[in-house]
Amino acid sequence: MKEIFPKLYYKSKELFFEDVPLKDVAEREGTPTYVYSKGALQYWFEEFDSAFNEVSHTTCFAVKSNSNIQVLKVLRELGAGADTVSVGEIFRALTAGIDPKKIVFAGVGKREDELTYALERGILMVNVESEGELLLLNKVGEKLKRRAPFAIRVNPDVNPKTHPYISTGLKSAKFGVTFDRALELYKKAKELRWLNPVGVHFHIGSQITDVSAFREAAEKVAEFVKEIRSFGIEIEYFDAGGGLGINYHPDERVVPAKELAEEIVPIVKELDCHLILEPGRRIAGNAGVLLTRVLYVKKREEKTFYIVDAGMNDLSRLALYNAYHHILPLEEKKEETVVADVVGPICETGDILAKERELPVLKEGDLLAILSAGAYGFTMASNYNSRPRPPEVLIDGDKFRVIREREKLGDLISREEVL
Ligand SMILES: Cc1ncc(COP(=O)(O)O)c(C=O)c1O
Ligand SMILES: N[C@@H](CCCC[NH3+])C(=O)O
Repeated sequence: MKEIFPKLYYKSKELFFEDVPLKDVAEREGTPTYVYSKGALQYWFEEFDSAFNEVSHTTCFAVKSNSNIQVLKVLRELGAGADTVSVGEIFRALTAGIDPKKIVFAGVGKREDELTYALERGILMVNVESEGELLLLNKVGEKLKRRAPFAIRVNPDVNPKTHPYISTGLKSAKFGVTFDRALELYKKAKELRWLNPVGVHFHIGSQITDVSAFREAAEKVAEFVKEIRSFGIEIEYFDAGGGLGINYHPDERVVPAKELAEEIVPIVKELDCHLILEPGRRIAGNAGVLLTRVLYVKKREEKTFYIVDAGMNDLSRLALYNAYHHILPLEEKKEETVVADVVGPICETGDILAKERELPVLKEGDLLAILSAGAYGFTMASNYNSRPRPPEVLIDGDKFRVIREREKLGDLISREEVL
């Protein structure tokens, strides 16, 4: 047995997720298909959550990374809450049975109807990102005759050293407000009857593998909490956001969640706050793969193209961030390799799943797994080129089931005026 990631391994030359050969899934459900492993979700959730056991905390899974209801249910059963950024995500989290008191709601552009929905459902807190939003939240509270629990999202201005498109905690980013502004907002909120300050929030970015940035941010925010407490503003929840990175290559080091905990836990202990964490990618990323089939092998002079049936509409991270996703054949191949581009069927030159990658020699019909696709995979899939989105499958031990059906052609036009 050759382990690639927890629960993902080769046995007798076949790639397994838990006890299921992935070939069986591809043959029964077709390709492209997203496949998640319950065991891997549990593994990653527990690795993360248990690292913070020293303090009272809630791990609010970032629904944007994987919003499938059955995935959310698996995590709920382990005690997860939800970090949400839209009414749609709150709806999904509630549908999965997640306790509203474990739901936080972030986002720079919340509409009034979204704040109303959140407040009516009794979520834990709204993570407010601007003065305008704070005033609107007060208005919504007044309408509903409910004090709105909120945190201000502060922007601690630290560099998480990740991809610029997913750095959120720098002053230049649209997210949150500066400490000075946040102080003014908490003071202002004291005068507004329908607001209830319960927490402080920050989130510095995603796919972070240098945990020192978390400490830098947490220390700054802790100082800020002390400052606002001196004005009589009581803060119970210290929401440190998500962002812990994963290894996209099997040989890359996995940063243990414990290392993150070592940076944050002492700070939270001193403040005597309840810690909220919002990991997404860390829990779902390596708990999912995207299965695809080689449609054609095209050779042009020196270049080999493997044309597969998954494209940038199914997995957009590669085109968006030039991201690396490891690709493995479902049936282990001989040693012989070739340098090839793996490309999808979309009419865009950027529809590349792997660029100049050393891969085994493949033939038409071969099945592949694109790894680390459990987070920001299906949730960012689209119908571009009028392609129905792939199904989602959940493996549990030696069984698997479809937890979201493959879209049908009719789904593509079901909301349009036809004829
Ligand atoms: C506010 C907030 N919380 C949590 C997350 C989850 O991030 P990640 O999947 O990197 O843990 C994000 C996305 O970056 C976010 O914007
Ligand atoms: N979608 C991004 C992460 C964005 C994080 C959301 N705040 C990715 O795939 O890496």
